[in-house]
Amino acid sequence: MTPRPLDPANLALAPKALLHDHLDGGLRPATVLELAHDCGYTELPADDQVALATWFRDAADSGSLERYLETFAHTVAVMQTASALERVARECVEDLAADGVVYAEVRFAPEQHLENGLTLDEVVESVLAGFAKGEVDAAGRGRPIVVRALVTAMRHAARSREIAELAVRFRGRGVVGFDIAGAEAGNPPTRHLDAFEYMRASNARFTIHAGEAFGLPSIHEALAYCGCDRLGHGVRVIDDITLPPGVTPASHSFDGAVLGDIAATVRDKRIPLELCPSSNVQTGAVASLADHPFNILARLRFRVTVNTDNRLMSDTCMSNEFKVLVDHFGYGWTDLERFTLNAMKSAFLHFDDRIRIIDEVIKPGYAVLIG
Ligand SMILES: O=c1[nH]cnc2c1ncn2[C@H]1C[C@H](O)[C@@H](CO)O1
Ligand SMILES: [Zn+2]
Repeated sequence: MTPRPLDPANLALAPKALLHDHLDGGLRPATVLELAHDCGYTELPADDQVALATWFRDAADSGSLERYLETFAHTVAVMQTASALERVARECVEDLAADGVVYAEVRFAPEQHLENGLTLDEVVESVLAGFAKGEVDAAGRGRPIVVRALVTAMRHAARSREIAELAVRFRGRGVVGFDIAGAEAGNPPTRHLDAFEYMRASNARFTIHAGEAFGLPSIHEALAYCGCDRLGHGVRVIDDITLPPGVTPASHSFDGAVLGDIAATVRDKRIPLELCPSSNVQTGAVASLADHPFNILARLRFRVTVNTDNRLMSDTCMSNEFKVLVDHFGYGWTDLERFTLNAMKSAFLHFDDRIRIIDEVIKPGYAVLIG
């Protein structure tokens, strides 16, 4: 048997698990335009789909997380009603399923969707209703997918404890965890310690955006003080690794690399890294895709996962993130399967549900591709 070619059609067929995707960063350009029209939002920077898609990608391609985040003003503005939220959530599931994603955790910040009078609970209910419809539609199209929500608090704001309580209130109804996002510099994870303590005391799971726009101190706080289950990005953990002489980011071996205490803890505890290659370049977390430490971390056996972050802003999808990694680092199907298993093992879904997807969907799917 020979392996199937690693071409776009087969990459789209490969079962994929996605842990880090923002609902307000994944709208279809056409939907942004229609929702803006419906709600009378007149600030969009372009008025046709192609120009709008280009604007988002170019504006996000800023080299700065703060400027990258400014682009969300336009998507959040058109996501202020129950019907808009439900539609965006449903389309998100459809788009992920069409791309071969079989499990996804999609995050959003309910506190950003209250401008027209929705309550926090109504925001979550609307999104969950959209996810449920999307799952039914996708199954009907022969692309079954399981989608769960992560509820995010904005790290510059002061509602994280309330949002953590919201996440726990909706546990078992489609929300599987909690996160903080937004500008990292100046807003360290320990500002939100009470929220994380509440999550831990509730036996609930959380990830923290850390080590993206700020380095090791942020990762250290997220792990040592907050006790996060996963790291959102965590890409700057590379700053705590001394590489042997003569290697490049695309080398096949990093034997002799020396890990500092933070990097060693991340690896020893199997803390999943939610790496988002394209987004990391846009925000300036890494200089270029060729310089991305994904391959170093993968070959040093960190628990790396592949993610989209914001499909609209990065003009990407899971298949494309896989392709980028294949092109730069020469991965084959068994590598892509390993990254997918890493993600599925790290999901906030219950253990038996994770095992079912691994055994019934992911392993058989890659067996066909590996040949
Ligand atoms: O990569 C990111 N880092 C920090 N914050 C982010 C990133 N991508 C999106 N966000 C913010 C902007 C969104 O409005 C918010 C909730 O999804 O999360
Ligand atoms: Zn993110």
